[in-house]
Amino acid sequence: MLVFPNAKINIGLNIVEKRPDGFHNIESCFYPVGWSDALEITQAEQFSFHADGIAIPGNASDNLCIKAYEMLRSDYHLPPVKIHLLKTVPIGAGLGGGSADAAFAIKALNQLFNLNISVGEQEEYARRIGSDCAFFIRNKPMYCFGKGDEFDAIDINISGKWIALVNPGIHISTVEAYSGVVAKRSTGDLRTILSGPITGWKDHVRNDFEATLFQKYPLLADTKDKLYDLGAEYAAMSGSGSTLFGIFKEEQNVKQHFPDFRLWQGFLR
Ligand SMILES: C[C@](O)(CO)[C@H](O)COP(=O)(O)OP(=O)(O)OC[C@H]1O[C@@H](n2ccc(N)nc2=O)[C@H](O)[C@@H]1O
Ligand SMILES: Nc1ncnc2c1ncn2[C@@H]1O[C@H](COP(=O)(O)OP(=O)(O)OP(=O)(O)O)[C@@H](O)[C@H]1O
Repeated sequence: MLVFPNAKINIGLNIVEKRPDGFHNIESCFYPVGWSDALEITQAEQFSFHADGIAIPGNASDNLCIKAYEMLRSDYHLPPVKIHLLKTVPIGAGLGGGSADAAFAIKALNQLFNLNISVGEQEEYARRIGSDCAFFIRNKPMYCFGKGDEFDAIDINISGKWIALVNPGIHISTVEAYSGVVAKRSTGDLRTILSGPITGWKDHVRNDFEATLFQKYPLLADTKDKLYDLGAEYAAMSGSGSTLFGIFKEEQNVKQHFPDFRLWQGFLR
């Protein structure tokens, strides 16, 4: 079975409170975008994992796809599988790439072996892997709260817009990013703001990671400014960075300004 784990962006990210378990409660709109890895899982004589494309730091045996397989295998009789991952979504980039791979592995294994795991249960498994992971089970624009793994519907419509993603090539670990922020209660309701016109977002929809990370990596602030200069109706950093995104009314010629970018219209299911 071949699946294409896609990235997400965070449109707004309020870090509202530090939790007793060391994590943070956040409020964010998670939005799927079309930059994707490719993940193939097939039944095999013996288990194997192979990754191509962008190098993934750490041991191959710690890959989140393997974690997803082992987790399901502890509850279900799964045969050995061959897993092949083609990695193209940047790592440490605020795009949730590793989480998407794990969530899509859960969905693929469920389908491949007719495990009949409900969507809610798949989300439960995904939560055990990471805070971002559960979102990719439904993979639809959502208002996310708690650790980022609890969901509510959101009324957001940017389906006719163009989303440009710019990855400046800086690797930012999620732990590093959270360690630099001081949580604070949000002043307005993100859902209400995002349901309004995009022209009202610039001054009210913030990403709380930006202040510290923009100071540490000025290139990130410059890139965001450039997206606005190019005519973005809204621009921000996604998640814990380092990817910036701009939402444009019309397709822009961002290519000549940024060496590495992706551009989509709307979101891909
Ligand atoms: C920044 C975001 O990408 C926004 O969507 C996510 O909050 C990060 O989610 P993630 O990469 O799945 O993170 P996890 O693997 O669950 O956690 C990695 C580390 O990030 C910190 N962490 C993560 C999520 C959260 N709500 N609060 C945190 O403080 C914790 O130090 C944790 O040990
Ligand atoms: N399939 C995978 N893809 C990417 N990283 C993986 C994968 N499996 C395990 N990892 C580990 O996760 C680490 C990346 O985690 P991190 O949360 O910083 O980045 P990410 O998964 O790309 O998500 P984000 O976009 O939220 O930063 C890597 O350094 C790597 O060791």
